[in-house]
Amino acid sequence: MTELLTAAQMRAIEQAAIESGEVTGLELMERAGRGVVEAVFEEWPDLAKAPHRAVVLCGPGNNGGDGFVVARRLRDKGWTVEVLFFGEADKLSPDARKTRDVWAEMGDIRPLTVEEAATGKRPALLIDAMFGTGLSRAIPLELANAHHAVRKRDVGDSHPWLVPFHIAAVDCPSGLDCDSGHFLMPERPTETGDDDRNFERSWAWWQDDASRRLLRTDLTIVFHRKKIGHVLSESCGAIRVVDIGLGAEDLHPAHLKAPRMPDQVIELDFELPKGRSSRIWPGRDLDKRFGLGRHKYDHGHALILSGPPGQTGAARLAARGALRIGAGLVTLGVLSAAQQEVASQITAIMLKQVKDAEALANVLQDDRLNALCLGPGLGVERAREFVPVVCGGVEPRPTVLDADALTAFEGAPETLFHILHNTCVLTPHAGEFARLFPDIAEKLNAPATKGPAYSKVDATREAAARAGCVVLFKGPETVIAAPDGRCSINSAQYDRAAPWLATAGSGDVLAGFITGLLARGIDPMSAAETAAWLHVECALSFGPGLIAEDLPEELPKVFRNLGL
Ligand SMILES: NC(=O)C1=CN([C@@H]2O[C@H](COP(=O)(O)OP(=O)(O)OC[C@H]3O[C@@H](n4cnc5c(N)ncnc54)[C@H](O)[C@@H]3O)[C@@H](O)[C@H]2O)[C@@H](O)CC1
Ligand SMILES: [K+]
Repeated sequence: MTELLTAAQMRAIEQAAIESGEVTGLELMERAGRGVVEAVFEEWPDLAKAPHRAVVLCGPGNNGGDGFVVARRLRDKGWTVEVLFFGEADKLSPDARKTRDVWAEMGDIRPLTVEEAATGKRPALLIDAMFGTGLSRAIPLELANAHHAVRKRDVGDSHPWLVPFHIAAVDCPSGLDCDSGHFLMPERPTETGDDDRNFERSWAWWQDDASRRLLRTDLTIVFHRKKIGHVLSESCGAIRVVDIGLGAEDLHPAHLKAPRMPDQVIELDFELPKGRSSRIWPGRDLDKRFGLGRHKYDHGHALILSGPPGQTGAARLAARGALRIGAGLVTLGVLSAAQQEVASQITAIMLKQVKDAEALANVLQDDRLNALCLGPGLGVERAREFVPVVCGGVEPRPTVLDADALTAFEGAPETLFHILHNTCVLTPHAGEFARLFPDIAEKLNAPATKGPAYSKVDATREAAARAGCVVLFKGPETVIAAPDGRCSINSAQYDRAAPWLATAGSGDVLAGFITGLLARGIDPMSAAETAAWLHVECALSFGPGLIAEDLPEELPKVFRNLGL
């Protein structure tokens, strides 16, 4: 597990380190620049073998200051280095001014314009050191165009694809808001005073203009810790985190030891930072639970409700997931008309007829049923009828609400929030999220023009606070939040990319995984985190060709590899 930072937290940590006298800002900048060069050589060993040409684009802040260090270090290794600079030397911070001045004694500094960027042979390496964590609005179009112009430079008679060319971004691709992962967009033109045709034209211009600011990168070299935006974005290429010696973590309150502070955001990667013992990894709970209890009822009994005939597959997938992840017993609640269909396809899973709300209330008399799942293939009518039954009562059980159980409350989400209790887990994908939290989705989807922009972390936290329970907001990066502000991100991007996980029924299995862990007595936040992480692990372990049925079947292998 690693803690992700906001840009402000990163600045506070840096500031605290400098004020403690441990390190100077200039030393940090030197380490950052050196780290970039080392990371580039590790990523592309061929570049380390002989000197090549590099173009370094330096911006007006400390990100640009890092760029000057990179330029110097590459030159020291015999590289041909062109430095293009946007800004005024007199306005640089003292540290960036220093690195700029040292470079100025060994090489030229040309203005960062499209014309200059287009001039010369295409380099083997483009370093984007224009903006880092200090970006506050969309990058100037001229700079984005200059970045494109370097890529388009002449490669002589060869086909451009055959000539090595890599882009490395210093701290983040310029234009990315490190808190949200959004690329900051220019302000939209206003309609005032324009006739419709003019507006259409300026709107088209805006979109084109905005889209040109998305800068491609192959590698992003991040300092100290990933920022939330790195994980929420899909645009960093590969990510390498460089240690710049800010290891003393308790310099900042955000780094205080577990229990987690509500404002922390955790990445579920389970790589323990060097030199520290296991702090929090949700699997710890799982480990403990596997060692306990001898009777199947000690491992919990999950009830998963299914829907009409012909639509029972989703609930069966969830049931299989719940059983494989370790629930002692799993029962499917079926309509009598669907009983035959379900019975012919299951073995270890039990069946119970649940015709209507009254029948459900009767089934729930059995207090050994300790975790419930409603939604996959349930049908919205049945969901509307059942959700109040499962959520009501004196001691409502931990309950996962997914798919139809969420859609059923479109247009009246307040009704749902009113009956939810704090051991519920909602698992919406983007569409379901927008149905339950339309205003939050609108804020999230609006083009971001200023940093720090509203992020999926903000949206999920706000949703969890409003619903009063854990919300797991699905996507390539799944964000999980509790009403008290605890938050984590489970990424299926970068080195954990598993695009084949986007397959029919995969969400149903996830709902089943969470339900199974709830049945084992794991708290809702940990159950959601562990399930989400294992879900991606199963997909990675299986590989391409995966279908939803394979996910539960892959669990035993994943568990073995975890040493469980
Ligand atoms: N925080 C740390 O611990 C360290 C930070 N370092 C570097 O410093 C960077 C942060 O430096 P800064 O805070 O100076 O921020 P940046 O270098 O990201 O840029 C901020 C500057 O750009 C201007 N600016 C912001 N958005 C603009 C826009 N759209 N158009 C034109 N100008 C714009 C700001 O007014 C400010 O002058 C990090 O990303 C990293 O590269 C490293 O030197 C090492 C240590
Ligand atoms: K950058």
